[in-house]
Amino acid sequence: MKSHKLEDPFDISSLLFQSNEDDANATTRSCYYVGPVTITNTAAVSGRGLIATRDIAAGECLFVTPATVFARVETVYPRWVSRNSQPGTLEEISEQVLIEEMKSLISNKDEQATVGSFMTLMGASASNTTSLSIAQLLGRGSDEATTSFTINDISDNELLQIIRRNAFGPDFVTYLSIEQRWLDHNTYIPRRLLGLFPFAAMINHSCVPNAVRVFAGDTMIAHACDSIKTGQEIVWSYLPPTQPYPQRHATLRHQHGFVCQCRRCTNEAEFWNTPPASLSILTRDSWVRLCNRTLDDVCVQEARSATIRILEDVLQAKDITNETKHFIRVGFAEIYISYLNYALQLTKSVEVDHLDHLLQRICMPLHLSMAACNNASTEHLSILHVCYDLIGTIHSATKERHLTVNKLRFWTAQVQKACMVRYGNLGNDIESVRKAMQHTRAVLRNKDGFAQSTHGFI
Ligand SMILES: C[S@@+](CC[C@H](N)C(=O)[O-])C[C@H]1O[C@@H](n2cnc3c(N)ncnc32)[C@H](O)[C@@H]1O
Repeated sequence: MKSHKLEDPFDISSLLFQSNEDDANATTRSCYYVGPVTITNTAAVSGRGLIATRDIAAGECLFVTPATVFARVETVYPRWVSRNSQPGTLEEISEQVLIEEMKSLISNKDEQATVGSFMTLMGASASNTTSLSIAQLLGRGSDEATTSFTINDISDNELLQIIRRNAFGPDFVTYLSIEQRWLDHNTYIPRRLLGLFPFAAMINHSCVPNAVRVFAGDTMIAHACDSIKTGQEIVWSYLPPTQPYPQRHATLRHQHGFVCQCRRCTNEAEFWNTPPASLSILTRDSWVRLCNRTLDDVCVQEARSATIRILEDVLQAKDITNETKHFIRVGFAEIYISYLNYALQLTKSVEVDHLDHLLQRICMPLHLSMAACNNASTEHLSILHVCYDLIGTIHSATKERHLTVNKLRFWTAQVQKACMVRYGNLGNDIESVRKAMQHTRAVLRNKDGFAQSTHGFI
């Protein structure tokens, strides 16, 4: 398929909001754009990386890239249904399908640019000096990559290593939750399961990212979520930022093979070396239970409330910088989100004053921490959705609307700001923000989240 270079990366609305899946995928798979970024071989601790070629403002588009190869839902689903004859989890079946797709491209003489991009990903390490061309990494998007590549005798296991280190799985949902929905005979169809984006695979990890990605079908769109200086490295998070330091540390070490030394981890390490005794109740099991967004249990909700109170007390008492407080609080965000979602479901029986208290005392610090640490991330948007619904409920329920209108304006502006960063210029006009909110509400929605969202203010 001939690729199509996007001249105006700002108009991504047609990529994001097309309703017909087939049309959307057909259009987006061939689009690409490379903004003010280039690849460096010299990132100090992490091998090759992407750097800014000029100063970049938050919200600028960094690149748009189609997946070079991906596991189609239509291919994976029937295999998952008949998995009794060929056992495997959804993740393993998706990996197997991707391996087959890669092998098919490798054997195709017309796919030399794609083969070149696989070769580049094979030797991903700090010492690797493979010379890189962006065109080559864009695979099908390349007009220049005419060199002939051969990969002889590459084993399935080597292809699997490329996938595990570089591929992008589903976003907003986990393989497990997709399987659960399919087991419940839910007709849910994820827009994507697993794909390789060799150009995006050059980006290293940080728990304080300066870039975010969104997907339009199998096309990835990346924006700066913070201002980035010329020569500074572009980094994003490989895992949900809303996990506490010990969990992030373990996942990065065991699943990605490195010890994270980003600013956030360095700052948090001291706190977590000797965590306050009052927080030590957080065993892994109780943690998972407190974060579970579908648990509508009064006792669990009280335990969440107590955890948040203890954490806020600890943060007030400890002699730590504001930045470190933001970092630590974001690590507890899953509990905050579950707590707020549950409170939102109870809005009919809960006093407006209490909701206002939640907005001031819980939502505001959490939002400020997310903005400082993982601005415009999925989780940040999730929190803003909840805040927006809370202020919507308060504004609708009060007789003195003149007193709440400024708060409504404030939270509307926060949603718009986050959308501008995540979706670029698209967030500039309110109609697109409305559409983006519909889009994110649909993808961020969980079984019980946002159940009360009946307000039409934005
Ligand atoms: C998707 S690749 C990123 C590009 C990679 N640096 C390369 O040269 O191909 C992921 C790998 O980069 C390295 N990496 C990424 N972020 C890192 C970090 N913060 N610290 C150390 N190594 C990192 C790890 O080896 C990881 O498995």
